[in-house]
Amino acid sequence: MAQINPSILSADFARLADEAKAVGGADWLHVDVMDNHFVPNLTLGVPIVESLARATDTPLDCHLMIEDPDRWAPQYVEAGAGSVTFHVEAAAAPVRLAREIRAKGARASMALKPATPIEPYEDLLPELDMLLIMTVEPGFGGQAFLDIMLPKIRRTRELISKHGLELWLQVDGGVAESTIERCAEAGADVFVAGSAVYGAADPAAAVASLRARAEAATASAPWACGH
Ligand SMILES: O=C(CO)[C@@H](O)[C@H](O)COP(=O)(O)O
Ligand SMILES: [Fe+2]
Repeated sequence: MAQINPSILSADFARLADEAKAVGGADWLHVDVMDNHFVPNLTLGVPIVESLARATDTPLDCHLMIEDPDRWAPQYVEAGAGSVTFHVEAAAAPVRLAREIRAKGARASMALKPATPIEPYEDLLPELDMLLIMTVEPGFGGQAFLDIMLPKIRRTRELISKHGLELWLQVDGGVAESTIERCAEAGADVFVAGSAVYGAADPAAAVASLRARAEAATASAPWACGH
């Protein structure tokens, strides 16, 4: 089953509760936390996540683009996030951090920037509930999808199959009607979309349409046989 996670980075920050309701059919709401250090942009932090978690029934998928996630990620679980993603490039102790996120009751997820390979982290995969492959440089919404990430998505899907893991594979950045099928064919099953959802006249219809495209592409993908 393809999951569609609208990114509220492209929503109206003054109306976050309403913007969450506008995508009621979404699987998760993707919340981009940026600290102006790990990435050159600043968004929101723990208090807003806490308020948003109270304001919506849709679970929150927090993508932490911050330094020192070892210190901060557990606080996002306590704030009500159902899934917390840290960047491996920023984490001091990724295994310990993933275990702490899980122990606190959320799904643990690790993200790779475009230039970070998956291979060195093969042995970490069983510690995770989701792996996020960035398909743009993190920091901003509305960027063009990086096609050169498709082989990394394919290789990661092969590793997940090889180890028989129930790991979700998320893609984030430039995911839209024109790119989602290629991501699904390559092996992604969780799709973050910011501008393609909140830039649409009808965000809920955009979620449904992206889901239909992803599911059709997955159905004919070799990796998904018997999935
Ligand atoms: O993490 C990020 C950007 O760093 C994303 O979650 C963006 O918010 C995706 O926006 P679009 O590329 O879909 O417009
Ligand atoms: Fe994101």
